[in-house]
Amino acid sequence: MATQSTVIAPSILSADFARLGEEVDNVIKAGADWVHFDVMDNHYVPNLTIGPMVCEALRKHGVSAPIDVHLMVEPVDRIVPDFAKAGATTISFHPEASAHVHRTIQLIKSHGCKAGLVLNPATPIDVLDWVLEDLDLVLLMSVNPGFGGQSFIPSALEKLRRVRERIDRSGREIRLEIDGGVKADNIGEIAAAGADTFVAGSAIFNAPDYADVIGRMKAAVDAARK
Ligand SMILES: O=C(CO)[C@@H](O)[C@H](O)COP(=O)(O)O
Repeated sequence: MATQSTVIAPSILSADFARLGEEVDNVIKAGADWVHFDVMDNHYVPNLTIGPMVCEALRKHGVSAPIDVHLMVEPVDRIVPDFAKAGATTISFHPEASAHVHRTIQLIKSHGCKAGLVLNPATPIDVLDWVLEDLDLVLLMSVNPGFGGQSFIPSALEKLRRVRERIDRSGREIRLEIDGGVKADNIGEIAAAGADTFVAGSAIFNAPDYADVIGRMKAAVDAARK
């Protein structure tokens, strides 16, 4: 089972973009560990969001928490240096969007960032063959990428168990992140299936009290990981 610390990473896709700096300050103050930064290009996914300039603006605003960039863009490589320069901590990408997955992982690391690979709900886990040990993070999507507020796809639990087993077998410190439909009332079973890093957008930003919902999420994860 995971030995990595628990990370709650609010997805700013569900934040009020007109007050983004303040929203990020508020979730960090409320106990969030990372900022999850969803980048969509209206090509790889049918939505359009934010780019490196916004990441840089958050750093200039004073955000010092790790920024977890999830690239839903194709192609991947040409935007990697811009995000590294803008202050990204981790950069994750989809294997379907890169012609050379191993090369993209090395590119991310050569720019001083941690590298993650993202698996869509229908992407088989054997895409991790030959690259798992190069990764800092595996992100399993529990919704199809593109939008916040969707329901958790239950088959992600079995996928988490299988990837957890592979990570544990590798003996490496690789984070196992889950993204999509994560709520205070299902995060316990998601943690029990092996996730240590939890992205939640609507469950946090639509709640009236960020500290309350993040606190309940952490308590449920702690109970499940005991
Ligand atoms: O990457 C994505 C969607 O593509 C996610 O990060 C969502 O933004 C998560 O939102 P919720 O399902 O938690 O509302």
